[in-house]
Amino acid sequence: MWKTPVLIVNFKLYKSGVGEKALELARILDKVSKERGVSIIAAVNTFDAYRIKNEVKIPVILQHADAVEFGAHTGRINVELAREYNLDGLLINHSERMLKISDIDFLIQKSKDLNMVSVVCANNSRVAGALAFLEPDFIAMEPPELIGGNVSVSTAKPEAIVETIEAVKSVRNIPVLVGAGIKNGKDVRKAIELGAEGVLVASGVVKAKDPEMALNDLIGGMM
Ligand SMILES: O=C[C@H](O)COP(=O)(O)O
Repeated sequence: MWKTPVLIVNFKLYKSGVGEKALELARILDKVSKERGVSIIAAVNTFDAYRIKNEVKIPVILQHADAVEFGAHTGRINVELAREYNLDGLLINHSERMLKISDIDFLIQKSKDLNMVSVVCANNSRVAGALAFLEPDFIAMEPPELIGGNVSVSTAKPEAIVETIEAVKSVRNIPVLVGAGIKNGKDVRKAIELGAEGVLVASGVVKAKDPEMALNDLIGGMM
């Protein structure tokens, strides 16, 4: 399991987060993680995952996997295959790739069986509390309307962070991450002060002119 606080960078399908650019970005994450002694995790697309995993030391996770076993499934990817390629874990149920509850349960349990880390996303505190019963390794709460914007969850919805932590911890002691609109160290610090054990960030790093500078700024809020 990763040392908290953690910074997960979701490369999404941004042009600056795929192919050669993804590898370049993953190397920057790796360098900054080593220099600053902070847990940084790369959440990458399936095409790039294997190559990136072989080039960096930081954990590399998939942005999504399907709740299927090996077999007659076309255009799908399962947790076992991610394990065979030495990936470290999965994002599950991101707002941009929502799943039904039985699939979320399947993916969490399969990750446990294969010693992979599960990071399950929730769009609000109630869903986060409900998902805690499924015992993922991390729960990441992100209000969908703030994703990709310039106003962070820490600024716009501090109460949602507090409510999420209360809802999750009343069920089980699972670390809570928050995300959406987080762009700088101030946003991160506020989230951590409210009780979050890390953040999930995408555009603030992946679309930044200088991702290394952006990462260092974000990390400043974790110290
Ligand atoms: O997975 C990451 C989140 O959806 C946050 O995205 P964002 O940092 O661009 O708001």
